[in-house]
Amino acid sequence: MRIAFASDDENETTRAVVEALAAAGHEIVRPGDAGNWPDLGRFVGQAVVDGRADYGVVMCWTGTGTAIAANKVPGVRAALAWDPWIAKGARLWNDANVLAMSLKRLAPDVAVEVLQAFLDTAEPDPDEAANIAAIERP
Ligand SMILES: O=C(CO)[C@H](O)[C@H](O)COP(=O)(O)O
Repeated sequence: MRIAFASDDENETTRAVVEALAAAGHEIVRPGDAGNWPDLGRFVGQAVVDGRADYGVVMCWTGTGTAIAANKVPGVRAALAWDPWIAKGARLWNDANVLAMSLKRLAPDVAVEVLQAFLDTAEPDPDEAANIAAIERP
């Protein structure tokens, strides 16, 4: 798959996520220039909505700022996740199309497990279709 990825800082955790994406054979879509977390979140959200990426992954110290910025792009459903169950639920019950993670609070192996749970959950629960559609209402 094509995965848009941006992080406003780099450490062992962000490197582990990028390495896991590459090792799984995903094409990684990255912003050309480094930017602040609002621009990076927006970049990833826009890449998903434009169809340049199938899913997005955003990281910042908390994960919250890039998630909020990505969610400002109409059509983005960015979810902050800190364990695999939350990430799987975000796909199943929210049809999240952007995963947000804290680069400060997740150990590298945990971040990779969260990423894999997110990407391995292909289809949302059909029972949630009405709720997911309702998110788009202004
Ligand atoms: O977690 C974040 C936003 O939610 C940022 O990573 C954190 O605030 C640091 O940003 P900056 O370097 O621009 O001060």
